[in-house]
Amino acid sequence: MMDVDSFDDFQHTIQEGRKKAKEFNRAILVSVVEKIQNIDPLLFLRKNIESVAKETFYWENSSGNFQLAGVGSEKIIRVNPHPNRFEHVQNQWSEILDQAVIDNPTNVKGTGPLLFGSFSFLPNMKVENSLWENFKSGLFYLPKFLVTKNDKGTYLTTNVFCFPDKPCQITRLRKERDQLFFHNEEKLTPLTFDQPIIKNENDEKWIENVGKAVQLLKENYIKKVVLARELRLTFQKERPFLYVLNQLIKQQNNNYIFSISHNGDHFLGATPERLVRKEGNRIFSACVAGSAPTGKTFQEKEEMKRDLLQDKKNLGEHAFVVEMINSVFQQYCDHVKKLNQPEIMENRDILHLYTPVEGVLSKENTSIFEIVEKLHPTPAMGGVPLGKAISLIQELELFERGLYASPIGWVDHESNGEFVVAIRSGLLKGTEASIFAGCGIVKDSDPLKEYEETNIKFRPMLRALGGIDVESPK
Ligand SMILES: C=C(O[C@H]1C=CC=C(C(=O)O)[C@@H]1O)C(=O)O
Repeated sequence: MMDVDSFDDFQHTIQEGRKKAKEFNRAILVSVVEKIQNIDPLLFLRKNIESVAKETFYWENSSGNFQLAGVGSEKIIRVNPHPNRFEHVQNQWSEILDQAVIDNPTNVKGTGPLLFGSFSFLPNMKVENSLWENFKSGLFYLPKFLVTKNDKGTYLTTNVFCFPDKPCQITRLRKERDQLFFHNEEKLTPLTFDQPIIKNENDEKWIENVGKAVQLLKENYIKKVVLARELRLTFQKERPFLYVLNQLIKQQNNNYIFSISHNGDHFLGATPERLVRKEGNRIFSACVAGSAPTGKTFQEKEEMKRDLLQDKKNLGEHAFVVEMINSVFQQYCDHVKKLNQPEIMENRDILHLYTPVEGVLSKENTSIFEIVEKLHPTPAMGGVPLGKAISLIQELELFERGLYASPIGWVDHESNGEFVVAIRSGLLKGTEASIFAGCGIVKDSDPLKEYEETNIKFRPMLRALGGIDVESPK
């Protein structure tokens, strides 16, 4: 419960917001941050998803030492379906922050006003009667309540708008805030489920289409294209999304875990691929492309790693990504640091070629959205040249990408933030789930092998949904 002193501070900050709202005759954001007892952000979501709001998000970085959990939306920014969508979100964010009253004694990144959300893969999506009718071209939340957890502690941010002509319901807000933490010691109960029915009737057509792409690659029409598949799962009983999210957290170490929920649909995943992290004037990206299965024994694994590091086809696929990300960094940074040779990134089901890139921004106030715009989609998601690759994706893929392979992430009020690429992901919609996986096609690609590679890339979501290696309830 909030003590009397901190409540007085809270009240005082909100009154300041109200005064400003009257003075400027517009809505003013008030954001209050407090350090709280350590709690599990996932339990925080679970407790409040019913009582506060179904609008939630979750984020965990790949080291597992930074989490965000948001409930409720004080503001939703809908991404517009136009090419200027990145700038549009940035402008709305700047407008929200303009004159905001921020009481943040912690100075911890990822606390205070923060926007979390996703752009769709392409701006111009078909949304009517589509899988993505709820998310449309993407959306961003300014949460009402945000829990931020790092190595040093746990923090709660409360965001509220004050209006010139309406009193702010401080007492109600206080009550809501105090109720957030009741029963937070509860554990997520393990559940038993039916095996999903998996629909994959498009597989042969997909393999045929990869063959068509290989033909075009051989004719030098294009250098690389990334083609993806959807797998549709049906359950007898709806899979609770927090259970699936918890499975991903437990099963996918070294990956970013993300989820965003809207109107009862949940988009979530465990991705190895950072698009960009911004901390002050430094930016970091990761080129992740080129894959091989992991071996079963230690020796097998070592052999697979050695082979992948020398495999010409995979090195070629990877090089396109490095070239593109490096050129964006050269454009925005004074100093760029990157390895000359890729390393191996090892995940539970798959190995990747991996080249980290970092740089110091020439202009510190560069918006993270501008960098996201320049980087998305990298040749790990689109292809080379991009225009032709996008046309081929639209022609040869058998589903609408929506938020799959799109930039998803957060930005705080000091312009720190991080976006990843939403792969190894799925959309939960009632008793159905759609999961997605793609792979880079180059002229030496074998369609059947690429098909096998997508099957491996489905495994993280499939396992979390109980489609393979179902964990016995503990
Ligand atoms: C498009 C996906 O993976 C990309 C990321 C890493 C490696 C890739 C590859 O080796 O083909 C893909 O470019 C996916 O997992 O859905």
